[in-house]
Amino acid sequence: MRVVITGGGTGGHIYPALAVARGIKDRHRQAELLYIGTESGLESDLVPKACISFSAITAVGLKRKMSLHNLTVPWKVTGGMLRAAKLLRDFSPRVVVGTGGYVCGPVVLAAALLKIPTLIHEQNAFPGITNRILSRFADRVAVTFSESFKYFPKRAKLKLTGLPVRTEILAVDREKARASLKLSPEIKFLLSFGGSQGARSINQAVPVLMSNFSNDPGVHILHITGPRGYDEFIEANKSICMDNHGNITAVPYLYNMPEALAAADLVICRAGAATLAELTARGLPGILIPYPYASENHQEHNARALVKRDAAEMILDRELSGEALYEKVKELLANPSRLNKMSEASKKQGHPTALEEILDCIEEII
Ligand SMILES: CC(=O)N[C@H]1[C@@H](OP(=O)(O)OP(=O)(O)OC[C@H]2O[C@@H](n3ccc(=O)[nH]c3=O)[C@H](O)[C@@H]2O)O[C@H](CO)[C@@H](O)[C@@H]1O
Repeated sequence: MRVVITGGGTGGHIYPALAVARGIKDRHRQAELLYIGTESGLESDLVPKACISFSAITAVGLKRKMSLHNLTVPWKVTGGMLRAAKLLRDFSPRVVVGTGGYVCGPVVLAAALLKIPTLIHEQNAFPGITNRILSRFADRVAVTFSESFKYFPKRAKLKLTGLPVRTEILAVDREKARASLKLSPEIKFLLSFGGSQGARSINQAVPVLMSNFSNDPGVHILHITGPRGYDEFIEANKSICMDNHGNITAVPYLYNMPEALAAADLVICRAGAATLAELTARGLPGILIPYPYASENHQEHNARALVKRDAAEMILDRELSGEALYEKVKELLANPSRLNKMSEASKKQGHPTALEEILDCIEEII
């Protein structure tokens, strides 16, 4: 079986595509995969590293403001489609899977014209422009949040599958994780981070939390600053003891996120789709601070989808302050039954079988 996968620009589109690619290979050992992306997107680096064949086309998107660039878009999209059509004819896949980002446009459109079955996956509660357009042509649209249904045309064949999370996220045992992090059972473990890059506004709010809990033996805080914010964070908060022996720790980046999530009692974070899929897969309550500049404010839509179901609380970035965050955390820690309810609601939103369901959809359309 030959499969073309496409999607790119940022990690948010590429990681689900790689998860699907790995899933296809696990199910069908003989499957041959071709990933179509752009040279300038992160996929040109990540895909060859995952040992998947990679071909590039040109793909561009419209700029939101009027610009000369927009006049060249139809020309470039047509060029991209012709190149995509040639790649598809040469490789002759049984199915094309797209996970969003500009590059998906020409590839999925060319596949639809060539009558090759297509599935697209949408990660956010407010779908990206490319997927909204492609949903008119795709044979199946797999979505992460039921909230996104209303943005797709009535005739789109929608299926709520969730977003595949790394297998390690579910595999780590909570007791083992807590033992490895030296957390006794009665300690409340707070994990805070701002997506893979970190978040300045969260870095500015968290120190108030740290100061207030610094001598509290019942609370442990692990804060991830993001690689670029670490030095500034440490410099600005010299007065807070953050050595490895105390209950407050800050690190630039956490490679073992699955262990930290397995051990956590409450998570403070942005509302990127992968982060929320990981939180809900583990049934973790969260205080969500959506990144306000994400395209079309999609992180706030993601956060609201969980808040609506009582699985999380939200503080808007513009309303975030150290005191507001501290008050929210204090209130939740003082109310274990509320935390338990949030945890149960979060678990209900999790899709531990997302990958299997997407693979089933792919087989159906073939
Ligand atoms: C800023 C932005 O526009 N982000 C978008 C991007 O998310 P992007 O993929 O950048 O961010 P997400 O929040 O979705 O994921 C962050 C990932 O990094 C991991 N992590 C983070 C910190 C750390 O120290 N270690 C670590 O492993 C998290 O566990 C998670 O798996 O694409 C997603 C899917 O379209 C969108 O929902 C996000 O809004």
